[in-house]
Formats: sequence, C-alpha cells, structure tokens
Amino acid sequence: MSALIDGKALARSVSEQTAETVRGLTERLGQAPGLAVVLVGNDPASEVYVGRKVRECRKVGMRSTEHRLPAATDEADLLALIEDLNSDPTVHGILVQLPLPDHIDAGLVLDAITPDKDVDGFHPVNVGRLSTGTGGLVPCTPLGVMMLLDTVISDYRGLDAVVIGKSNIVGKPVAMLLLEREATVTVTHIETRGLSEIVRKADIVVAAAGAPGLVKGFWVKEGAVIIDVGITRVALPDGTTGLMGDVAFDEVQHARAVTPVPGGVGPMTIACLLSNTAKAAALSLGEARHRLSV
Ligand SMILES: Nc1nc(=O)c2c([nH]1)NC[C@@H]1CN(c3ccc(C(=O)N[C@@H](CCC(=O)O)C(=O)O)cc3)C=[N+]21
Repeated sequence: MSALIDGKALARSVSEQTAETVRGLTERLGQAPGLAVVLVGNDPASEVYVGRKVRECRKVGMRSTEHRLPAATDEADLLALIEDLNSDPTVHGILVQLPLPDHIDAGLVLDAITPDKDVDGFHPVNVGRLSTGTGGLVPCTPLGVMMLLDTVISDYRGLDAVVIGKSNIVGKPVAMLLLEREATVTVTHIETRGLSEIVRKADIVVAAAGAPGLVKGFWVKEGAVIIDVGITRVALPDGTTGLMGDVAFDEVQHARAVTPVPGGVGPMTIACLLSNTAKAAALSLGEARHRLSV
C-alpha cells in the first residue's frame, strides 16, 4: 500500500510556523503583515478560493483586504489599483486572482506588481530569480509541492523526476525547484509523445496537466512518489459532483507515496501563500532578500 501524504496536516503545521513568524514581524513592523487580494468578476470558484485565502490570513494574525471589481473593469483601472497597493506601506503582499477576464492583459497586470510584494511569484523578476537560484518569492503551489515531497524524500540528487504540465504557475517553476535539488528533470505536456513510457521511468511524478485521471496505474513505477496537482470538478455516477485529480488514485497502490485530491496540494497552496506574505513583509524590512525559502 502506498502511503498517503497528508497535505491538510502539513498545511496546518506550516501555518503554525507562519503564525510564529508573524508575531515577530508584527513587532518589528509596528503593524501586522498585510495581504491585498484582488478579484475581478464573479467566477464562483475564484470567490471560494479568495474567501478561503482571506480567512486563513486572519487565522495566522495577518491583515487582509479584499478588492472586488466588476467583470467589466478597465485594464487601466486595475493597473491604477495595483499602483496604489504598490505604494501602500500597510500592504506587504498583493495577489491578483487568476484567471482575469479576456479583455485584460494578465501579463501586463502581473508585470505591474512590485516584485517584493508579488506573493504569487509570477512577476518576471521573480521568475528570473527562481531560474537562477537567487532567491525571490517562489510561486505558492510549486513551493507546496516541494514541501510535500520533502516529507518523503531527503536527497533528490540524481533522481528521475517527471513533471506533466508546462504552465508558468506550476509546471515550469516546479521543474526549476527540482533542478535546484539536482534531480534529473523531464518536463512533459499534453503533446508529449510516449508520455506513459516517460512517466514509467520516474522516481518522482508531479502531475499538473488538469486532465482528470490521466496518469494510470501502469504508468507508475513501483515505489515512485506522486504529487497530484490536478483538481477538476467532475460529475459523479450518483448525479453529484466531486473533485478529481490527474492521477487514477485507486490504481497507484504500488507507489511509495501519493497525495490525495482534495487534501493534498490545495491546502499547501494556501499555507504557502501565507508564508510568502510573511516573507514579503520581511523583505519590506530589508530581511531575507537573497534566501530561497525552500
Ligand atoms: N493569483 C492566483 N494565485 C493562485 O494561487 C490561484 C489563482 N490565482 N487562481 C486559481 C488557483 C487555484 N488555487 C487553489 C487554491 C487552493 C485550493 C484548495 O484549497 N483546495 C482544497 C479544497 C478544494 C475544494 O473543496 O474546492 C483541496 O484540494 O483540498 C485549490 C486551488 C489557487 N490558485
């Protein structure tokens, strides 16, 4: 039987550490670290996530402000809000919930966030810092993936890691973090030929394709460690809906360890957002600049 990697429990312990860090920061800052969350439009899934982020922030003693803008908001108005948040000394972290409506250029918006307040780690400066291993803010989901892997792997050197998915949010940054640990990294995606054979060689599989049930049991090597980043709402036979990962969970008992969906990567994404916000607050004090947090 494969071991279950409990993302909920790990997220709790990461958040407890963050709460401790926040106590010290609050003293040095003279105020609690603050996160600004920007939501454009009213996508129901985004509303749930944003609500959860704001609630979790408060639990660890940070302030958070929500900026809800109508779906028809002009790009220029959104950019003006970002400018205000950039120059607001009570705001240490800025998160613009994705996806943005089609008429807004997401790249332009992400470029406008001050890199040291970019708690998502999506700004090109942070992407560059990650790819050169020179610190900066690291995207939350990839950070969570590494912490989950760290519960079962201590030495990554020479291990074969396969990442499925090449997004800027998960696939590419996860690949960078695994390379930093000296794993041999193969990045694959939906156009990759012979994907099952490539995955079968892997000691570590990070599935982030957003394709429910893509990774079958026979794709997975005995003893591999699997992190399932996929989270898709699917219709169930009983007429209700449920969340499904990218991995055929019931077929991978021969793996060494696997994360569940839900209860795996999702809670870690939020815990890492909180720790990134604490890190951004430390950056505002001139602390922690060149340290990679993983
Ligand atoms: N700027 C930006 N940053 C993000 O980090 C970001 C974003 N935009 N847009 C959407 C995605 C998605 N995302 C999730 C966060 C938590 C769970 C999560 O907590 N999931 C739980 C429960 C899920 C449920 O019950 O609906 C779980 O997997 O156990 C999932 C997904 C952050 N995202």
